[in-house]
Parts: sequence; C-alpha cells; structure tokens
Amino acid sequence: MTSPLSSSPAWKALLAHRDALAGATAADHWQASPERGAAFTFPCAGLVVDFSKQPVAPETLALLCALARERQVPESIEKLFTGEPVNVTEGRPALHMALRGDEHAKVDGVDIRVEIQREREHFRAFVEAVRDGRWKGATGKAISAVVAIGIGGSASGPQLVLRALAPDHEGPQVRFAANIDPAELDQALAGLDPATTLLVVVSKTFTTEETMANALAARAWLEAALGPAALAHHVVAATSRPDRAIAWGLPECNVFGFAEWIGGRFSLWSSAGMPIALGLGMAAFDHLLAGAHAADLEFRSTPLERNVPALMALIGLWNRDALGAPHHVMLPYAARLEGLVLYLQQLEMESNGKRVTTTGEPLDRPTVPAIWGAPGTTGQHSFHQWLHQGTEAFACDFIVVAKAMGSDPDRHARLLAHALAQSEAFMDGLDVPDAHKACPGGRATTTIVLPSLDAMHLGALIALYEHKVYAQACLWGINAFDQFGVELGKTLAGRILPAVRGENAALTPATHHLLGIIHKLAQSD
Ligand SMILES: O=P(O)(O)OC[C@H]1O[C@](O)(CO)[C@@H](O)[C@@H]1O
Repeated sequence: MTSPLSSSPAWKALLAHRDALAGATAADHWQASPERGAAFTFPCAGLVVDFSKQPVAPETLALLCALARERQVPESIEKLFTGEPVNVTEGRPALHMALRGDEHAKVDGVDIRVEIQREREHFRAFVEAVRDGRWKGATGKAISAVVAIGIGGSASGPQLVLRALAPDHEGPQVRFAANIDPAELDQALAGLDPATTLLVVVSKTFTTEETMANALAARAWLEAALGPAALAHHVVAATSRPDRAIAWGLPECNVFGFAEWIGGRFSLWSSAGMPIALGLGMAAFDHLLAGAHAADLEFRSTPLERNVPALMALIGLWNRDALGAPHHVMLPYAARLEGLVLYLQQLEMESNGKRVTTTGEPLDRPTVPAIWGAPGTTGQHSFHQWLHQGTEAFACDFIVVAKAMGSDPDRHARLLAHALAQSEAFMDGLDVPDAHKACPGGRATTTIVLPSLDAMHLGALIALYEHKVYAQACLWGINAFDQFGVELGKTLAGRILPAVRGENAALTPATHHLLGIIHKLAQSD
C-alpha cells in the first residue's frame, strides 16, 4: 500500500512552511534576496532552467527534497533505469531510455541491447535508402512524400519534432493523419502522387481504431492507383506487434518493431519515430536521442537539490497540492514548438491523470493539473487576459530559444522581449488604483532556455518532461505508465456505432435522444 501524502511527516512540514510563508510570492522573495536568480537556476543537458520566479524560498526546496527522499524518489529513479517493472498494473518496465543509451542491459534476464541494435540497424538502413533514393516505389520512382498514420503517442512526438526541426533539414515532406475524421486523411493525401508516396503506419498495438481505419483507406487510395502489388513498395509499419502488421498484409521486412515495454507516449525514440528520421535524416534522429540521453544521465545521477526534472516535479507538486493551482500553462515562445502543447498534454495528463495509488487506494490529493497552452506571442491575443486578470490559480512554463530562428533577428528579439515581459508581468502584476486595469501578479512561472532549437536540445527538453512526469508520479504514489481510463470511451463507441449507421443497437435514453437530433439534422435539406 502506498501511504497517502497527507499522513507524510515531510508533507506536513511543507504545509506548516507554506502557512509560515503566508502567501509570499516570488516577487516578495526577489525583494528579500536580489541574488536569488543564481540560486534557483540550474543547467541540465545543455538547457538552463530558471525557477527563480516560483513562489519558493530556499527552505521550500529543502523541504520538497526531504519529501522526495521520504517518498523514495531517488530509489524509484534507480528502479526505472534498472528495468524494474515500474508499470505495476501491467507488470512491465518503462525503459524508453534504453533506446537512447546503452547502459540499460537486461529485462527478465535478457540483454535487451542486442534486439534494440538489430531494430535500429533495420530502421537506419531503410531510412537511408528512402532518403537517398535507393528505395523505389512500384513504378521505379523515388519517394518524395511520407504520410504518417497514427494517433496519440504514435503521432504527437513525431509531429512536434518535425514541426520544430524540418525547416533546417532537407528530406521528403511528411504529413500526418491521426483523426478518424475522414477530412484529415483526405487533406494529408490531397495533391500527392501515390507513385512517390510512402505510407508509414505507426501503432504500438496495431489495433487502434482510428489508425487501422485510416491505414485501410490510405491503402485503398494507393492500390486504386498502383494495384495491390504496390503495398510492399509504399507501406511500412512501426509497431510492437509485428505479427499483426504481417497479418494485415505487409512483408516482414517492411515492419519495424519496438519492445512492449516502450509506452506509446514514450515511443518517439523507437521505430515509431520513423517519420522523424525520414523527414530529417538519421543524423538528426541520432542527435535527438543524444540530447535525451544527456538528460537521462543527469536525472539518474544528479542530487535532488540540483536535479532539474525532479525539481520540476517537486515545484509542480508545490503549486498543485500545497498552493492549489489546478492549471499548468505551457507557453513555448517559438512558433516551431507549437506541437509541444499537445505532446505535453498527452505525456502529463495520460500519465498522471489518475485517482488511485499504485496499489489501488483512492488518492487524498489532486494529481496532475490541466495542461494547456499555446505558443507566444499568439496566445497573448487569446487567453493571456485570463492569465493576467482571471480568477483561477495556475503555474506556467515558458520555453524560450536564445539564438534567433528564422530570417529576421529583430523579430526574434521582439519575441524574446514578449516572453520576458509576460514572465515579469505574471510575477509583478500591476498595482494601479483602477481595478479594471490592475493585475494581481503572483503567478508562478518557470523558464526553460534552449540555446538553440536543434535536435540535441529538443531531445533533452522532451526527456526533461518525461522524467518530471515519472518523478511526480512517484511523489503521488501513482503509476504513470498505464491509461485504463481511455478504454471506456472506446468500448462505448463500438457499441454505439451500429446505431449511428442506422442499425439496431441498445442505447441509453440520453444517447438515443442526442443521436435522434443528429440523424434528423443529417437528413434535413
Ligand atoms: O500506438 P497505438 O497502439 O495505436 O495507440 C495510440 C494511442 O492510444 C492510446 O493507447 C490511448 O489514447 C495512447 O496511449 C496511445 O499513444
């Protein structure tokens, strides 16, 4: 049984400390200690993370680290890296780090490095053949476009990375189709020539409804133009169930495997990252892995007091559970990091959106806050009003890139000025007599600075958040690696579908009522 946080002596000490702080904000702490910048800023894997605008005093960090020790976070980190079955409900390890470093040797007594190496070589040879034109389509033409079909963790990582890095790399254009809404695949295929298009079906399970329906439709599009024999030249799969991909009709050599102990939302480092490697090249893919590996090494070996992912987790817990902030807003000040918000929503909310402990007892504290956001400066003209003058408590992460991206250093300077201005405004607010114009300030923010937006630093950034999520799960005593909550909707959709199609199906009165409205409107002129 995992003991509840509220009975923990370290947690009680933190709550007493919170009460003693009497609502002191980061601005108050800055006023008391103008040197605090250096004390609350830490490097990690080439990034620099500034926690100085968080409402924490040195003693807060010390107490949070004591809590982490009491909750055995260092031991849990070691369990993660040594391949213990930290995914307790599914009885398996979560060893995505093994895809980006070779110090993780064994699962169930078997040396996993051999299989990882074999899969990576198969993957590398294929990616290079496609990119240099040796891989030919059914009519002898090289591939110039890739359509990646997958959803959730089988899409959002590659989408994030490609949107961030494709402008700096040559390669085939890569499009995505995730949603079962036919509009999405139609749009992804629009204007493409089947003879020069490669379909990459990414699905850990190879059963996900959206992916399988889209894959079938895309296959029909291909075969209508090139005939059934084209499949072997134009479709590949990345999956942990190669048997299913082969049964679906793919030749074995077109199927790129990855292990079952790689969770979907942690899979971009595996063959599920195929769209990344095809779009950017193997060198960039290797750099992405290297950046993440650097973050892994630091997470595993740095003492808690300077361990950035652990501090992100602890300060997140402080804001969520001690100060009661139900929102965590992600503000990448880089248009090319647009995909980060959706990616982090799945990573954090699918992992830690839980209400029971690893042993099934109800939790006595709230878990992950709602994760949402948008790139700055776009979001400034949308929800920032709510952030500055709304009534809800939130914490926020700024992600900024120091070196200019794009064609115009001056607009990059303006972008940075806005990031700095927002972070200052959130902390200091505006104290004026006109209540309509006053901003309370006192908002908690962390700023993560990337020297430049490249594969290495992006890999490190993603790994920081992965490890934050795990450390936070350890603090709450929950399993970050399952997602049983998503199953209910899938089962119900399967039951309701016949009725939507006009066939017989038992519906609840409420669903019957709503479907009646939809059917009526669908038939109206
Ligand atoms: O890769 P698969 O098996 O198609 O699953 C896609 C996604 O569906 C989920 O299982 C549930 O949304 C995610 O965890 C996963 O990333």
